[in-house]
Amino acid sequence: MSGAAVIGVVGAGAWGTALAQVLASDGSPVLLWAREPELVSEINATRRNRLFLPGAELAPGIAATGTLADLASCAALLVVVPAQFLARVLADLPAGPRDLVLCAKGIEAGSGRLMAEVAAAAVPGAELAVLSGPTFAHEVAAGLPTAVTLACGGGEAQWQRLAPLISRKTLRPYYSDDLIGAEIGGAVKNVLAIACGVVEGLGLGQNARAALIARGYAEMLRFGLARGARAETLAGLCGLGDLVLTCSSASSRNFTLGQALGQGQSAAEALAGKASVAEGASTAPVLAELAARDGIAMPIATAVHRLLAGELSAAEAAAELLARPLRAEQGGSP
Ligand SMILES: NC(=O)C1=CN([C@@H]2O[C@H](COP(=O)(O)OP(=O)(O)OC[C@H]3O[C@@H](n4cnc5c(N)ncnc54)[C@H](OP(=O)(O)O)[C@@H]3O)[C@@H](O)[C@H]2O)C=CC1
Ligand SMILES: O=C(CO)COP(=O)(O)O
Repeated sequence: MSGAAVIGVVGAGAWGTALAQVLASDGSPVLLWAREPELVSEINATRRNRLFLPGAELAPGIAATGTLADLASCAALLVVVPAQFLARVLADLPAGPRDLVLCAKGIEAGSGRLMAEVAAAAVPGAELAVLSGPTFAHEVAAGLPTAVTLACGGGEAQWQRLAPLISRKTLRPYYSDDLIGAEIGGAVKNVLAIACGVVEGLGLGQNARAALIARGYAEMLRFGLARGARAETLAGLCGLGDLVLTCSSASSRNFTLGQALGQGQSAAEALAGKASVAEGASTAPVLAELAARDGIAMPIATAVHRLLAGELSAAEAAAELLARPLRAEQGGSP
């Protein structure tokens, strides 16, 4: 590796490794933190991450470390650990003023916090940004063109710092200052992708899937607007863009989880032995709880939660959604 890394990536799952790969694609040094010492050794010795990103030969500029303190001199950290582990990992970050770019897509179980709320509490004083959009890790790592929303809590000044650090020939960020919208798009679409997988697993057809995407988007919009997100953010890459991607591809772990549920497996069976994360499974219960608490109609997300909890079968969930009272598409009467 040449030079000290300005960019650090926290979390060496599929997405953290793919981000490190694209950021190192122009020769930039990137420091990648992995929790498991074996993975640190594997990346440094073989230029591979066989468990999480098989098939990619990692760029020479990537150096792995198992020590969070090594990231102290990085001006920007992309934080890519799954949502439920974020608070714990951030608590061990070395102190120092820097940009934290949050890349996980989920809501913290128990607290109901979005990732920026978790980070603001764990690392007071950090400038927070959210990177989210339609981004299958293996495609990004392979250098296929990808566009993301980069929502900057620090506004345009932060964007001016981060855009040159993060954009590459094949990775194109678009500016937003709507952190909440960027977070809610990514978190909610994972739950809806499970629902679309169920439709696939049950063999309900493509009309049903398109209906689910459109009605799911209405749920995302209702939830987002109630929490202060802007509608145009949710119509963009981090909302509708990612919803369409993950609801129509078996490359999505959330979609394939739903497919297995639709084919009759229980959540425990479908998730057993998986090293990779399907964030929608952890987000569905807390999302359903928040929606119920705040009186936001989210029948699809709630059905996913009840299906995961074993309260109803996939066929019963589909039947319940179809039997809901007829109503106006956009709210209001009838
Ligand atoms: N994969 C993708 O295409 C994309 C993923 N994302 C999001 O990125 C986030 C990370 O997903 P992804 O990279 O795919 O993860 P993976 O499914 O590839 O890997 C799981 C990750 O979780 C880590 N992990 C497991 N247990 C713990 C723990 N107790 N503490 C800290 N880390 C732990 C694993 O590390 P260890 O080996 O140490 O257990 C590993 O890095 C998710 O929020 C996901 O929604 C966003 C865009 C695209
Ligand atoms: O977020 C993703 C693509 O944008 C990845 O989706 P899955 O986590 O469902 O694989």
